[in-house]
Amino acid sequence: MAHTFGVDLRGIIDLLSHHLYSSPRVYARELLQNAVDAITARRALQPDAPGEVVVEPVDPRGNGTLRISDTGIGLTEREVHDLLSTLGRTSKRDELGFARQGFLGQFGVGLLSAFLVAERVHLVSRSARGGPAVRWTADAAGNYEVEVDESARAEVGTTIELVPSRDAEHWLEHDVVRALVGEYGELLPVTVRVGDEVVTAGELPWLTDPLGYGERVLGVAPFDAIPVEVPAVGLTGVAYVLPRGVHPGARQSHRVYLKRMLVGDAIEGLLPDWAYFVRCVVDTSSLRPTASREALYQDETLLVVREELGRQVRDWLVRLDATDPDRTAALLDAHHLGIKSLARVDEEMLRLVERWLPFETTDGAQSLRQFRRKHGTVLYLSDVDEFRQLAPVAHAQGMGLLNAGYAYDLEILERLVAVDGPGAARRVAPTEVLAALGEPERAVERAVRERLALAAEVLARHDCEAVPREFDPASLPALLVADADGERRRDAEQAGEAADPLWAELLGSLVEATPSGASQRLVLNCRNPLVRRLAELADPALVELTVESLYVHALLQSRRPMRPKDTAALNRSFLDLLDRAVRSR
Ligand SMILES: Nc1ncnc2c1ncn2[C@@H]1O[C@H](COP(=O)(O)OP(=O)(O)OP(=O)(O)O)[C@@H](O)[C@H]1O
Repeated sequence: MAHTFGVDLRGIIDLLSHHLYSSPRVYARELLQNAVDAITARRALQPDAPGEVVVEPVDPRGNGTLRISDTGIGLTEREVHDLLSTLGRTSKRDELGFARQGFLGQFGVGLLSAFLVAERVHLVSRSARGGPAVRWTADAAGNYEVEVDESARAEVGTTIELVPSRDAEHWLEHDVVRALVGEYGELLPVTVRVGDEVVTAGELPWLTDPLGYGERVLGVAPFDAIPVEVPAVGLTGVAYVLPRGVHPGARQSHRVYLKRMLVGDAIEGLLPDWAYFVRCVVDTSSLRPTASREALYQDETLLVVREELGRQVRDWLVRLDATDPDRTAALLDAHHLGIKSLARVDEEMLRLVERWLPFETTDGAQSLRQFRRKHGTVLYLSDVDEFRQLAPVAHAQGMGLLNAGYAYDLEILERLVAVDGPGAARRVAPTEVLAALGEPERAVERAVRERLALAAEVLARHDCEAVPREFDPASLPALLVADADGERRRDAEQAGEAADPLWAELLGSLVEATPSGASQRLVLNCRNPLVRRLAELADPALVELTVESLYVHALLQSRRPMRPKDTAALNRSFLDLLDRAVRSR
């Protein structure tokens, strides 16, 4: 036996009106939209027909209702029964069910949003197609009445009156209504009034004063305004480049108008992720809204539009780079992450980054291009802490190093090598920097090694090998380099392959000289006075204490995290040194 679904009308109205939309405020948009669509439909019949929407918010001296009147096509009695009283029925789709061009509505549910704020809705209409005026009254429970009332309205058009539900009165008050109608309807192509005040702007404001409009909607003066368009979806608008202070993880929020009605000002997905520092304001005729009309449908078309808008922003960047170096540098300063992320896959962006983005180097902040000009190949370290520790030493040795420890740095340098060849950049292993350090005088080296032998237990406890070297700055007593055995060998081999033969040999000897496989290496600086004094110490206990203190100091300098045994060593060596200092007085 066949059955049909039972439908609880009240439940459906509640579901659509309260759960489809995110806020009662959208009632204003849906009613405005119906009024504008009705005017569009009438103009198709009567091109010279007037086009005006008048919104009369609740008047303190009136009967407490809000009225919206339009000069649109109106409804006949039959249409009232057919369209207003059947859920999902709409006049804005063709016979095949496709949304008809030129109309904002398409789902046949928008009118229900009136019940977000109203307990009762009265509609009075006279159709441009003739017939008597008709009155429709509906309540939130799904009851409605239709009556023909010739005297209800003389002119063609429709007036809707909302009787507020309890606790929703404020949604119908003047200031709220003025703000909502202004927000949603400011750009509509018909005149919209709230009381006596016209709220529609006429021209699209971003065409007349793009920067001024940008400042108004963004709350801050934009860095620049890029005109954008995608004719295939009737999209025009502006991409605003934000001045600074946007986080790369911040959600994109674009202001989107659909046939000049605001969809929302926090619409996502209109630009590729890398363009997080750009906000669009666009009007489109054929991107699809979701049923709540508060977001865009994430379909193929939107993907194509996103790519196209991304391309237009990128072209603007390339143009800026060619015409205004100072502004390009300022832009990179403000939004380097997005641009760096693009440079990984786009050669022109790579060149822009190469020319303008300052990197931290042993010669101070420099662009890759400046650095390449001076050093030929960009030698880089991939860890910020490692760079900070080794940079002063490398610099004093005359070696140029670049810090590639931040987001996307490695990929950018790898890309530079892919485009310009292996001579463009090379990752340097810390051992390679150490290999550039000088050998101490034999006598000093022997003396230091003897003391290190006395401290063998301490060094073993910290899984650390110590080697005497000589380097500047002399004020630095020791360097600690993480040096896991396998990694070290791999680094050294790699570096050896790429480095010049002299270095390769030095590297090889350095690796071979430390066969024990300790995971870190303490490089003592024999130019440092404290290390020189260590070489002269006779008391084995003091030697151990000094070596452990040097280890802890180097560990702190390396900014690596302290393990519990490191903290214990720090406490022990500090207290022992203090004790000795106090006792010696
Ligand atoms: N002010 C009006 N003047 C003339 N007809 C109207 C008016 N308001 C509503 N209608 C008629 O009622 C129908 C249903 O309106 P409703 O707002 O529920 O849906 P819609 O506008 O068709 O689609 P959507 O749900 O996408 O808004 C409309 O298709 C239209 O024919």
